[in-house]
Amino acid sequence: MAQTLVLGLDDVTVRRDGKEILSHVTWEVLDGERWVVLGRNGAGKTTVVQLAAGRMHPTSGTVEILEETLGRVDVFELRPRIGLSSSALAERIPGDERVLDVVLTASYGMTGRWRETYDDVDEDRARSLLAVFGMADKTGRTYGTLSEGERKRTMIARALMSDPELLLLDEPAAGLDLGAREELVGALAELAAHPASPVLVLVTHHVEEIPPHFTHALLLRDGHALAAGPLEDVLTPENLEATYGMPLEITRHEDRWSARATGRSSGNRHGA
Ligand SMILES: Nc1ncnc2c1ncn2[C@@H]1O[C@H](COP(=O)(O)OP(=O)(O)OP(=O)(O)O)[C@@H](O)[C@H]1O
Repeated sequence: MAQTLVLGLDDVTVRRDGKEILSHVTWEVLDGERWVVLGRNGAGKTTVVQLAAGRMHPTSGTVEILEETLGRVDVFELRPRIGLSSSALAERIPGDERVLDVVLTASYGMTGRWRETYDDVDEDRARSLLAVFGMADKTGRTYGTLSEGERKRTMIARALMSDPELLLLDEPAAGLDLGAREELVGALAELAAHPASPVLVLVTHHVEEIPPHFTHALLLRDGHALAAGPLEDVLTPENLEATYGMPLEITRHEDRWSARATGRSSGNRHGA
């Protein structure tokens, strides 16, 4: 049976201040897939996520999300079908908001609890999502008192609250210590393994953060898609060297990846 296209970028270019921050990117994400997006600082990863979230329009080209075409769909109807967790959204959460409310308010696509009423069924869902991410005993705490790792896990529970068909996670492990990172990778692996989970797109800077059960990778460099496809085809030393501008070796141990410089200098890291 043919898989459904969940997200499609067709020859997408985004120009800002006269600069092409994405150049002719074509990328297809199908039902059931779990993608990582890799690329160095400024490569265009967040721009891709913003397009995929229906929060930015391309300068040219076509973006299809959940069988709707950006520009021809009411994005306010589309957005509840897409879960998004990013540092920009996290910064908008008031520090005095209760953790349970941070997740609950997502069903209304807003931050800050203000005079809405919620059904018990919503509250039960918010509590169980927080429990999945190890936050069951912190639902009454305020967001501002959480550690960075706890905030990240709360934000992913929030992104899942509307039962999205597509979940976009922009650098969820940034700033976490080793233990917190491993907890997050474990939680994302469980999510990725579950057949009922939404299609996942995870932006990261580190191949070590690719959770088990992720299936595909998109490599970006200077706004160009260098490679896209199954992890084992895409995560090659040649592709990583082209992406990061330095010679790298990559190893896979069971379901986890790691990369390091080989010591051979290509000299183009800062000159590209
Ligand atoms: N509104 C804008 N106006 C001008 N330039 C922009 C704008 N938004 C993004 N850019 C530039 O586009 C490029 C891509 O940005 P983007 O945030 O998508 O990269 P990224 O791969 O997510 O980077 P990082 O890993 O550092 O978060 C960067 O050079 C950035 O400065």
